[in-house]
Amino acid sequence: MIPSKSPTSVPPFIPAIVMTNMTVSTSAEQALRMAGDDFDVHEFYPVPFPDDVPVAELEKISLSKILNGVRSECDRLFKTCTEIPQSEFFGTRTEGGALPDWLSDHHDTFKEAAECGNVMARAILSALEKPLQLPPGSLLKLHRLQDDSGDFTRILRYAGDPTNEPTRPEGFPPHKDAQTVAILFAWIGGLQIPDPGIPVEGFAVKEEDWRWVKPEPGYAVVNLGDAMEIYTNKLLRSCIHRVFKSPGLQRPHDRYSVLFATRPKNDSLMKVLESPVIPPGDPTEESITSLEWGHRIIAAVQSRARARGARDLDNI
Ligand SMILES: O=C(O)CCC(=O)C(=O)O
Ligand SMILES: [Fe+2]
Repeated sequence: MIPSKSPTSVPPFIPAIVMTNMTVSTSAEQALRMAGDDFDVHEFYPVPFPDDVPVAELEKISLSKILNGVRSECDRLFKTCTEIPQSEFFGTRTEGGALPDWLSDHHDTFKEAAECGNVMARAILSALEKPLQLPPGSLLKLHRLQDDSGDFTRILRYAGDPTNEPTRPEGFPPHKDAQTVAILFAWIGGLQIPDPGIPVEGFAVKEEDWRWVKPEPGYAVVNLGDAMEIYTNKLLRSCIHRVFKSPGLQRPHDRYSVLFATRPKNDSLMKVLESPVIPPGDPTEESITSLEWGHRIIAAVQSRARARGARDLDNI
């Protein structure tokens, strides 16, 4: 949610704001470089990621190969989504939907960034249609840029901690993404996922089971969200992650991340898709629209936040 006033001085180099000229052939790496047009990319890497913390080994998938329809890469994407348990690595104007005054000069840039996010998300969804044995376009038609949906671009700033003392909260609590796909750019550490080998029940993960995700130049992290779990009746899983203060020497530095979130169009039904490889859904179960689904999730997040003692529910 965008606050109505700038909460802090906004640095001139927030990456999503300078993502111009992106084309369909753009890879995540080029996107990052483009984001660097107006500043030295190395500003994002003030201190190296420490080499003495437990990191998760993530599968690296080439977005440009997926955009070019390279079959082996699409198959690898599917394999990765299915084989790593409990982990995810991967309109119409509305009232109050406009950018706040302090950001309105950047309207076109935000719009372009949202288009880029949609191109990247659709490339991933399109690559998954075939191995899921869905009729071509099944996922794509639910995620068109022109349709009303809960898609958003989120820019997060996590304040650095110069004291090096454990603080509360340490970051963003464990959660799963209420989206179809979330594409995350970050430049210093903070994101954590449970050890891929550990079975996870609900949101309970033991402290020693969290693994860091090391940001790497040219890569975005792609999270499959809860909508994919619904569509595929859990054949593809969304998984829990959290954000902690940055590790090691990175801790004093502010951390920025940019998230492109893609959700199904508002009036589509959240139900298991029919395919020979997807376990059939329960026909007696009531399907709700994507819009209603989004509302229920926000209500649940707010009640969890209240239970944690949060009072400003616009900024959780
Ligand atoms: O900032 C990050 O690295 C992750 C943020 C996140 O998980 C989210 O916004 O859902
Ligand atoms: Fe998330």
